[in-house]
Amino acid sequence: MFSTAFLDLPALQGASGTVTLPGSKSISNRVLLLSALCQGTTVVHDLLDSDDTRVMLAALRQLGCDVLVDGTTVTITGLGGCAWPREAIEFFMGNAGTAMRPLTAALAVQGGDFTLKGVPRMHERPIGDLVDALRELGCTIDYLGNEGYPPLRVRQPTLQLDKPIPVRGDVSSQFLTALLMALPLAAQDRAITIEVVGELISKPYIEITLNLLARYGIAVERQGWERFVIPAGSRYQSPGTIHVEADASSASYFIALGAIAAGDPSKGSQGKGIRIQGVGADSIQGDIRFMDAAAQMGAQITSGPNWLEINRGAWPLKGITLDCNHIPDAAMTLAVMALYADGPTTLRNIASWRVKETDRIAAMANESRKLGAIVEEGPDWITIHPLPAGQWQRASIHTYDDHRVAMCFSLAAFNPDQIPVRIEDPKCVAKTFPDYFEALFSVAHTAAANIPVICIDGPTASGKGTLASRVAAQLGYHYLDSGALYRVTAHAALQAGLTLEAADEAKIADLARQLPVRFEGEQVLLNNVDVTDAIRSEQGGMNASKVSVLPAVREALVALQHSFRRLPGLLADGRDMGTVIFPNAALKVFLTASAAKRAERRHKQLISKGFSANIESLRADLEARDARDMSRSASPLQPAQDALQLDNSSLSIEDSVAQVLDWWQGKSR
Ligand SMILES: O=C(O)C1=C[C@@H](OP(=O)(O)O)[C@@H](O)[C@H](O)C1
Ligand SMILES: C=C(OP(=O)(O)O)C(=O)O
Repeated sequence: MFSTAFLDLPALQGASGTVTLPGSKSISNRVLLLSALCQGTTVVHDLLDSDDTRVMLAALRQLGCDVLVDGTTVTITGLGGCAWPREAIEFFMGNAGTAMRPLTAALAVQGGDFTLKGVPRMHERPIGDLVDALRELGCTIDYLGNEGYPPLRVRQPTLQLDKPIPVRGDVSSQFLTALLMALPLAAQDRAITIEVVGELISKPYIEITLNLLARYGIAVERQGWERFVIPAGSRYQSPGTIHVEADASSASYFIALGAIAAGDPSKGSQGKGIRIQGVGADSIQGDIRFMDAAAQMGAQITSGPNWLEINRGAWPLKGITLDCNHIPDAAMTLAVMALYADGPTTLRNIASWRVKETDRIAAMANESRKLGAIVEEGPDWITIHPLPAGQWQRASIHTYDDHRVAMCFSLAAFNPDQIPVRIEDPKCVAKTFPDYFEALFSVAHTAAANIPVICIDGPTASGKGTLASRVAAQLGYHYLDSGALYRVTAHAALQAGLTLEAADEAKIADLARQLPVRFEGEQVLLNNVDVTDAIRSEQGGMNASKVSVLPAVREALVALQHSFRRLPGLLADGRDMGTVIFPNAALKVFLTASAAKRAERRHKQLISKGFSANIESLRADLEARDARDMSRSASPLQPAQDALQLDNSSLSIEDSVAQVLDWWQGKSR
């Protein structure tokens, strides 16, 4: 997950390949609650691991539920038959509607002393219609803040089950879902009827609820969309094992990607289209119908059991007018596809957008306008006009802590003007798809020249590594410690019985060309063996310096270094990053510090790792190494002509990071 303040998406040119999507949020949270409410053990496969499911899991544990998590397989021992908690419990529901609403209903029907809270936005999301219905049923619920909104306090009910329970359905379908999941707990002796007041929105989510209830032994009788009868004698029964489909709403971004992005001709048939694993056209999730809307706009989609394949069809896409009430979440993706269409797109019947993670009509309108689009909006509709080539503007997309705003606008990076797009607070995708951007980068492609590189070159112990890795972390970029490649090469050469002299140059170069090296955080692995300590020693550094003067070895490592230039960008540190390896890098920094200062830092570093060291001899070694590095004929250490010099002798690491980021902002404006 990208936890940076912002993520700059370089201009993207195409996309192809396969993505396996994480589990459905709607199915996951329903299955968790249903498994908790029944007797016996349920093994859930492919559960979504995200903020929304974590708050549900935490709540179930607080209730005393036994939950065993093993990757995406979760084993839950239900509470049915167990003692219901008597102590007061406070639950934190984050911003998960699928946790807040159904859990409120289940807790209110069972009774106890429970407080349910969420993030500030959750306290602005309505729950009054559900509370009214539950009060009608005899539940005791108090508002702890504003009337009609969480936080709530739930106490002991006096259930009155003799008349139908009315619930409004025109603000959120989750209120009806909540009742449908809670009331089987009270329907042992008599049937319970729920009557929907007003037009029910987001109906396909009710179908998910009914479908899953059936899997847990509850056969609800549906009479149109107005009446739902939970039969007498209903009792939750674990299905034993259940499998969660991949999230159809998450699929919408990749369906759109397949429709918008050209393939990669250099990869032949492999370079065509996007394949989505985990969900197919026969999904039980209503948002799968997004594929029809995308097809109407031009996407070519084929599907089989649990997979979808999408190719670009009509181009530009076709503007459409669509009632989106049945696909409220995925419809947001259509708003961004609309920017690539041949005429305006109007999405209708989407009033619920205004009370979700943010006011989504306002958010989609504001952010599309920042890109240059003309957008009109009404209480329950939005019209987006296409944005022709030549009119896209550089924008920093505000994401309103709304995962879907972030995911939707990532698709703007395919704009024909090749303008990068900044996504603020990218970690908001954690609500339903923590690794969204990683998944996007695994299939998106662009010319190497579009992928930004920042080079930090400088002499040994100048602090390049710390500076480069910190800047990389701030920007969410990859990090190449090119010095480590020379250290590993020397290590591998010595292991192979070679000398580090010119006599073995060709053999060392052969080794370097196929170096089985991997970086995992701070660790460096050679042939899957951790060689971090061995190569980081003083001797490791001297050995690296020896192999690095051999031109054939330098040449052999060029392709390997280039391969680190991957989306969304690269921070490369070394001695010839800006001069030889990435001469077209957008920002080059030459980092220096006095020999005395560098010897002092190196001394501290070695002592802290438990190595003994003498500051005077360290300084002499450093100066000898500087001299050798600067005078070697292959890539001598020298600043690139266009490098900015940074002497950090008297700067803190924070100051140096701030300086580089400031230069970078200046370049990317
Ligand atoms: O029941 C569900 O799983 C959901 C119902 C929908 O909400 P509304 O019924 O409020 O539209 C949807 O937007 C939400 O993401 C998930
Ligand atoms: C509306 C959404 O979430 P919630 O389940 O919190 O309502 C959503 O995921 O788009």
